[in-house]
Amino acid sequence: MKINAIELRRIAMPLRAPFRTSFGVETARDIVLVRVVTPEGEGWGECVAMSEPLYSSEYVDAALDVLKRFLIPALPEKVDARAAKRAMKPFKGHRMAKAALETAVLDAQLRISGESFGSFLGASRERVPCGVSVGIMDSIPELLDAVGGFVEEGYVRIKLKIEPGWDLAPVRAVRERFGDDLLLQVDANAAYTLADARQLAKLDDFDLLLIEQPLADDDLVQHAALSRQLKTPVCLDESIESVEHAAAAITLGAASIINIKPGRVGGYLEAKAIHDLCVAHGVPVWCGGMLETGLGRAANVALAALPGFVLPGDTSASRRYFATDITTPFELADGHLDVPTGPGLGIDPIQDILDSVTTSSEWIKF
Ligand SMILES: O=C(O)CCC(=O)N[C@@H](C(=O)O)c1ccccc1
Repeated sequence: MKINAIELRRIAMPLRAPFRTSFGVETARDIVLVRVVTPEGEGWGECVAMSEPLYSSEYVDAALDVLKRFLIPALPEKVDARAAKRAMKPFKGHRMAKAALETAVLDAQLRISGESFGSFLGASRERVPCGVSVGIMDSIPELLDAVGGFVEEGYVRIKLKIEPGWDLAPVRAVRERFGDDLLLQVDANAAYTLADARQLAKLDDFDLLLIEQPLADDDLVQHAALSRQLKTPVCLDESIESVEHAAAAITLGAASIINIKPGRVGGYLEAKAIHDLCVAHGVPVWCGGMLETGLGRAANVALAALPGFVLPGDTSASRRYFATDITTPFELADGHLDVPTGPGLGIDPIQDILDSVTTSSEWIKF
């Protein structure tokens, strides 16, 4: 496939409500979209980096810079997703930027060949069960209202963000209000240390599906030590940036479940490789989220339909975060989202909505 031009479009998407995690509060998403234009069609990729390097070392301005100066110029004349991944490999890090470019190339090539993302990746289901991520709140009553609303909407799993001082009480309150059958897990975003092991072990009383990334974002060894002190399965997110990291985590016993986020690991090809490794080792995986628009959401829902994704992911409906999505909104039906079946992502940005949220656009001609 030959590329004619690439657009780097930056958009500002206000969130319906502030989203608080252990590392900060999001009120809007500042997103870079990559559009690859070829003679036979075009493709889209969404960069999941945040405005500031708080979730990981990546951030939007750096993603734009590395795409313009290094990643896009490295693409070969004739390109497909695998060739793009190979061409970007010499550059260290910047996995979210790489993922956005690789995905835009993949989307273009699949729209041209007529194959859906799900089919290309090996999806085995037509719809996926959806979990929802609930931020840290100012009070327990406010949390219970929010969880009640999501249970009402039909979400099949609740994930609570936790941090020191907001962990046992919110989990206990949700269990007491919604019972033991509710699928419930927690996400610490690296807010604890091994010294907190006894406090974290108190969560074992609440029959949680998992505790996600309790310790440092680049750690495997301490998570292995912590895993031996908890009954609740440890799941890793930030620590897993590649299939090699996933293999090391499994070997060390650092995680018994892995959250796969295509942006965090450099794209959907790497995400599929991690899925295949985990299936081979009997390690359950689920699809994480980064508050994506319908474009990134479409790709995530397709990924979440692969056989090894046996736990509900953070693949919520568009309305979880956005009053107006830049695509036809993903809407929950009986706690599930349908996997798009059209070529490529199977969904397109709605041009006037996209234009209304665009804060900058830059074209690179080939
Ligand atoms: O539903 C979603 O897309 C968000 C899921 C979620 O909680 N994402 C978390 C995370 O740490 O996994 C996050 C939030 C904000 C920024 C980065 C990551």
